[in-house]
Amino acid sequence: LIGVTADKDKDFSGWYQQILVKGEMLDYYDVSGCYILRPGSYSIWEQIQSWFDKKIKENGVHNAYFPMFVSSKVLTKEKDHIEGFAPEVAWVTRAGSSELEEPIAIRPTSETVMYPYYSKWIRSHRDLPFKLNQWNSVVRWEFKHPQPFLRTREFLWQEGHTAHLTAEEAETQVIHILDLYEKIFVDLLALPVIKGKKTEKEKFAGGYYTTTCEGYIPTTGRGIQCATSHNLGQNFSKMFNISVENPEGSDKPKLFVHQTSWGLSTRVIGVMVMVHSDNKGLVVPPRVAQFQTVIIPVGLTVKTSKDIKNKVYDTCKKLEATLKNSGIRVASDYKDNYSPGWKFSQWELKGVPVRLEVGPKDIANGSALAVRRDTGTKTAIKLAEIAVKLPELFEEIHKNLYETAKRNFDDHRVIVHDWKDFVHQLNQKNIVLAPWCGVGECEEDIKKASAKSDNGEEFEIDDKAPSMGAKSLCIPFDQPELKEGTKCVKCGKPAVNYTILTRTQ
Ligand SMILES: O=C1CCCN[C@@H]1CCCn1cnc2ccccc2c1=O
Repeated sequence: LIGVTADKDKDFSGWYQQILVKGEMLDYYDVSGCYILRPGSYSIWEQIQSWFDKKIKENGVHNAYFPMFVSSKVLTKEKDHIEGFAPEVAWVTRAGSSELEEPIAIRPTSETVMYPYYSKWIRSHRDLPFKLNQWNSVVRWEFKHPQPFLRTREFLWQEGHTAHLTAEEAETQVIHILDLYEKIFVDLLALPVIKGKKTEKEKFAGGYYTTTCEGYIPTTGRGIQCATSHNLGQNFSKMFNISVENPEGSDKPKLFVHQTSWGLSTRVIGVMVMVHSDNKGLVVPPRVAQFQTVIIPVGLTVKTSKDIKNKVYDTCKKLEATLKNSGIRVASDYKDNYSPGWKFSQWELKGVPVRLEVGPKDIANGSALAVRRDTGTKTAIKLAEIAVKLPELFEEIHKNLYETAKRNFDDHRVIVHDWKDFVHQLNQKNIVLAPWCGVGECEEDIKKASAKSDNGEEFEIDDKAPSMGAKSLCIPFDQPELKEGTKCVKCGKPAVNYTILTRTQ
């Protein structure tokens, strides 16, 4: 494994691929758009899973597992729900050498799989609220350029689906989950996100409204959707007849339940890598890193006496045991066929938050030299205190990663009122907060009119190239004050709110 040869700012996609493969998070697979998640990334998914699973169980959600296959009849039950997505659906048409009577779809999401059973199982209002979640994978046969973690034909995610007696309860559920998502980003992945509501055009067409956590990729200046929590209203319950008798009396009309559905996928690992990693390789936030620290013996040469060498290895092994016993995820690298310098670069490539160097001098001082992956700063830590000092260092690193990303995000979010500034700001890697009329066609015009460089050259908007037209990312919950008479940035009609407009990753 050699170092990273691509530069993050000059060759972003080459850099991204290299650090994922050389950092041993992922490998390429012979089916296009599919990737292998190696322990370095799968362990991060496990950290996210265990944190989120505990939280949703506290919220009364139960995990279940439904089949990955959906019959054509069931999948296409509701025309308008599926029409926009149909091109992405993968179908099984043959088994062995015999054609199937009916093609069977592989789930792209599980509403149509689950809701016929919600209708069957939910009979009385006493069965409510009804909350299930699946940890599974889904398949969407996208034709846009695949990107590891961000756009893959199969991905791991969780999909939660709840049913409630009242609209208020559904509303509360949507926001509760969105707040948990925000905590995954801020507290686990050290990623700042903006919470908001999707526009009518960008929302999940089958739902009532969609709320979202949106992130920012500084290198490209693009926004990226990181997680969604939908209020489905009663659209699906009317479609699938998920109803209960009226608690006020059987003479009253039956009530269709109010539903929510919410999902977060392994895409978040890609966002974390893109935001925090650098030209030396991966930088993994300590709370999710597969290994939070790695112990590397140093200062041993051919001239080092046997007993000094043994003393160094013994100290390392004791240190390893001490750290493991205090719940720290620790690796060690005692290979005798690589120099310390070589090991340093390999473990920096893998993004381990803190390297601990232990050599004859350190032992003499009863300390180890801690080297931070995020800033490179070195601190000697007394071995006697290391089980306490190291977690404090992890917290400092998490805070630094988060604050750096937050500053970057905040510094690249600008408010624009005049269209003439709009495209220029997009081309400055900024995402734009602009007053907007709320009219769908206007959103279309913005997309077309913003696919330009500063000197007016048109970017062709085709499905292959990343979309150069700006679209609305979300209407942020945290709105600037909308002054009386403010006009839409594009069409000049009265603005109804500020929306975030950006090109998307
Ligand atoms: O986001 C979520 C969160 C988790 C549960 N599902 C919702 C909505 C999924 C929307 N969607 C997204 N891609 C699709 C692709 C093919 C068929 C159907 C769909 C589809 O319904």
